[in-house]
Amino acid sequence: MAETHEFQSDIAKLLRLLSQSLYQNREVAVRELVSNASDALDKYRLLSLREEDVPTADDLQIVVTPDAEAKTLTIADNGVGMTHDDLIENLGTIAHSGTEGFSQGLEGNDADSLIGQFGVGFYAAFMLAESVEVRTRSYREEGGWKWTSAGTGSFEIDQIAMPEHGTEVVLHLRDDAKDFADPQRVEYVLKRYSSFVPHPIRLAGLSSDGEPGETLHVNDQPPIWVEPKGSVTPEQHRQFFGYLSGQVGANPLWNLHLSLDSPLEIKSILYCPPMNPELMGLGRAEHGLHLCARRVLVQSDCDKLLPEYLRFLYGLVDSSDLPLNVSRQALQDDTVFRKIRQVLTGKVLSRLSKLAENEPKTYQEFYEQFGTTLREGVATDNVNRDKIAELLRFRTIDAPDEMSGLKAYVEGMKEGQTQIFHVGGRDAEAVKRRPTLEAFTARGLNVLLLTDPVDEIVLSTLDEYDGKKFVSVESAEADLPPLPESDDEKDDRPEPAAPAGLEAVLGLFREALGDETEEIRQTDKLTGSPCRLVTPGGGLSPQLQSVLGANDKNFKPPKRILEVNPRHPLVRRLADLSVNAQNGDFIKSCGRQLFDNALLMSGMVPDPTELAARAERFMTDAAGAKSSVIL
Ligand SMILES: Nc1ncnc2c1ncn2[C@@H]1O[C@H](COP(=O)(O)OP(=O)(O)OP(=O)(O)O)[C@@H](O)[C@H]1O
Repeated sequence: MAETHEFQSDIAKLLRLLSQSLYQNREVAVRELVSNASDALDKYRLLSLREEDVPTADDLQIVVTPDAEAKTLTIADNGVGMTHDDLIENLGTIAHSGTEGFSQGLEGNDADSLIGQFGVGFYAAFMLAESVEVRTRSYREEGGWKWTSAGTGSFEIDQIAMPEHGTEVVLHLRDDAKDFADPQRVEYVLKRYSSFVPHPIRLAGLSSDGEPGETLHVNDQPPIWVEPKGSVTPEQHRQFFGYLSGQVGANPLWNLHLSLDSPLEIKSILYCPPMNPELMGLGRAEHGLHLCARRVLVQSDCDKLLPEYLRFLYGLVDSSDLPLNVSRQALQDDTVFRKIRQVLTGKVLSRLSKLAENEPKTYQEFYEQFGTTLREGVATDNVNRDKIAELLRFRTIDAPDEMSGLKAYVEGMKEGQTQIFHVGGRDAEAVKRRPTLEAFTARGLNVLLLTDPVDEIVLSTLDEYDGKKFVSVESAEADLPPLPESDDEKDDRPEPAAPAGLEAVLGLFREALGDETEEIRQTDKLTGSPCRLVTPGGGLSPQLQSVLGANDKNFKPPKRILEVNPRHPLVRRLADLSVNAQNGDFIKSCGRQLFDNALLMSGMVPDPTELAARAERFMTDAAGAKSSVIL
């Protein structure tokens, strides 16, 4: 005789809401039922291991049977099953019931947010079914039970014969959910949500070549992330990487296989692909990680599990601490989720630092591909900024073909050097010829060669490393140690120009250049060049200025300081000539030309018409001063 039971009042409300859920949410019903079946198998496996009188079962599996004729979808397992009382307890009440949020969700009459916020579990079946039949036999009993409900206020329980322990959930599909009786549709849903379920899922009704009528093993991907690290072969990694990334056959550059028990239980494998599609102009990497809770996929392409600057990684994260069925938004707000993200980020950065230390060649390869993405983290991740700084790599003017880290730079710093110097440019040889570099090369100081203007922004965000400030060689703030004493060249250096003459020259330069410079002054930092341009403290370097200028037509480069070398033969000669007022215009022209030369050498473009006309005048004068007489 069938017994009738009333649902707890909240469940009746919940069922009404679920039946109104949006079409695209319905797939989660299959996921929930498969996940319950998988849990029941897990429980059985554990019991058979622990209790002598529970026979071992080596054929634990989930069988999903869509039946278009009968308009049903059945999810069956040979797990623990349920007794009569289990049925009343488990499928008649609800764990969240009575909690404030749950009641509010029910009152709000919004099925989607409810599905999002709470694990709707078994009751999700009513998103697809007009009535549900659960046939079950507990591993502890001989007979079985049938639970049926049309999703209204009550359910019925009746005794039945079941040959084996386990549960079959039969969904009598609603008219608008008939597609769930189509094996192809169900296969898609199972592959999408349940490929990582740790028990075999067989789909009755489709063969491996898509022919109807046979049984297909749907989740053929072994859960290698739960295996001990050492037992996963490179080939398995390759396959798993191919599965996750779609880059079938490619080898990941490196992987990170994690198994943590604290502060959270996390099992994870992450892969770095061999190439960065963003460098090939293929747009931003939009994929994310697969997130599983107890091997059940909670969310694929979860792009919030790692910070943006690690967006290139593929992988899967499995944690038993996560709530299984919550919406994207609710999940991301979950404290466990945030903790996972934090732990994962830290582990990835440590993995990279080990890679840099132990496999420098692979690290270099990695950095060439993903360095540009990684360095975004300096600006966006305050917490890990110092760790990311350690991972940055730069070319230097001493070793332009190698990439070295800031640590190595600091270790190679000269005595008395207090700052880390950098210069923008691609070609180390051309950069070294710039007048601004003279003072640095004369002192044997190494300089970071920033090949990309963004690097300068990265360094200015960091501001300092190991207590040493980053300073552009073009900056007036550059603090240079004294020239090496033993340098013979010091004694050979020519005398500076007479102070009075030099002042006159600087005065004429100031007149000529008007307000185009911030200041014009002498310097003793130059050796071979007559002058150089430096940026006042904290100013933008010329490289960065040209980038900004290219992007913004209204950008006005800030004024710079023209520093003049009083020992240079030209400057000394001009100082001598300055006593005669008639030479004033010539000296001013020289000032303009020197300024334009300095601009050119620092990558800026002065007015070409004026520059060419002036150079022609100089040549005409110089040619006029020459004699055609052959002596
Ligand atoms: N296939 C099954 N075999 C055995 N027991 C089951 C099965 N499906 C459901 N149950 C029992 O019913 C209970 C309620 O299931 P339901 O899916 O509503 O919630 P849950 O699985 O406990 O939570 P959640 O789905 O949020 O993780 C389960 O805890 C389990 O005891």
